[in-house]
Amino acid sequence: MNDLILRTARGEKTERTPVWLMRQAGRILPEYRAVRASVSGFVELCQTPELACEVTIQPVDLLGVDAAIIFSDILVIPEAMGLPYEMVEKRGPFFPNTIQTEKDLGKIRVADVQSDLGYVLDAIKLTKKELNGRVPLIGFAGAPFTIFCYMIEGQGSKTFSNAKKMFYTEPEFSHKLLQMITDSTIAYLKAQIEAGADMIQIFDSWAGILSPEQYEIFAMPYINQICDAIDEVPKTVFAKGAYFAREAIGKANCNTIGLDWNMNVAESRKLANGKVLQGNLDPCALYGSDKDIEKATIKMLDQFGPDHHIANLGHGVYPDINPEKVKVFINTVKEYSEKMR
Ligand SMILES: Cc1c2[nH]c(c1CCC(=O)O)Cc1[nH]c(c(CCC(=O)O)c1C)Cc1[nH]c(c(CCC(=O)O)c1C)Cc1[nH]c(c(C)c1CCC(=O)O)C2
Repeated sequence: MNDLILRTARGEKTERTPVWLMRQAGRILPEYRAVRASVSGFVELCQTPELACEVTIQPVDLLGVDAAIIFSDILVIPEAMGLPYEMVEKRGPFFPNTIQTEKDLGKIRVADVQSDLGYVLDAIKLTKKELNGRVPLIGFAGAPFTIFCYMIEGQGSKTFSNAKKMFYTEPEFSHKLLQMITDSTIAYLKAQIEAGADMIQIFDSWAGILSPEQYEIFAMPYINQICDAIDEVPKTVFAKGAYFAREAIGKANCNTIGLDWNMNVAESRKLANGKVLQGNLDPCALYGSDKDIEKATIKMLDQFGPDHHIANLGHGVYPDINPEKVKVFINTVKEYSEKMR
């Protein structure tokens, strides 16, 4: 078994740097689009374990990454709590019902993972069987703050100001909802691990819109609850844009800190408390020539050094990136990081 990423996440020295890409399953591969076109929509694809398994494994076969990430979405948690969503072509997620007041909390529940999210657990079990030890499988969930954003706002937003507003106007209600999301997420991640996930990542995609003070009050305590509740496998916390939270995440009970491309590597090392770092090439670098991608990747690897690093982009790969460019990134990490040792 290629367990490079697990050994690196546990802090061990390895023969080369492991590499995978956030959002590697789906988006960029024509093979994904073919499977996607065979079903009525994104939600159906997520809920069909055989197909979710197939698109999870595609990037392992086609790109040569060192880990698979289960094909699903962070939005399955609000759905399991009682807010169904649709994925609108070219626009993104849309929730017909949202949470606006304390009274609305009566309409949702803490997710019953086995009955409401059994399809993800089945997809994980099937994928583990099909991977047959080739690479580890990453499970994931959204961080409570990012899920809160979608449950209040009901769709994507540049500012998520309706969600953020609640922290100023309804702090008690906000904490109640955040706690319900956290309880659902802990049960969900534990079930993913039981089903076979070898490591987990928490995506706080909208972390960067909060002030440092708000992050401390409304985001970090819930991330800490999740990290403290899970001890079975290595944990990564990726708080996009939250450069101010690196020190707090460095103190959290997790193994790896995800960095976006705005975060300075040397500075992050100082704040990381010895933890492993993941990242952080600008996803736009993959629009460049092969030569330029190689150069940028080598520069990134030199900044991180040979140990305590999981190579990745600084956010998810963009949908219109040519898979051949992704391979240049992956192959450069594999070849150069071996020479660095
Ligand atoms: C914020 C967020 C979401 N989903 C996710 C995040 C956190 C990561 C990040 O910040 O990018 C996480 C996610 N979503 C998806 C995965 C699968 C595994 C992977 O490849 O990493 C993962 C890990 C599949 C998906 N999730 C989605 C698609 C594309 C929809 C389709 O194929 O129809 C895929 C493959 C849709 C989605 N899902 C979401 C949005 C805003 C959208 C629409 C725009 C987009 O494509 O990103 C919510």
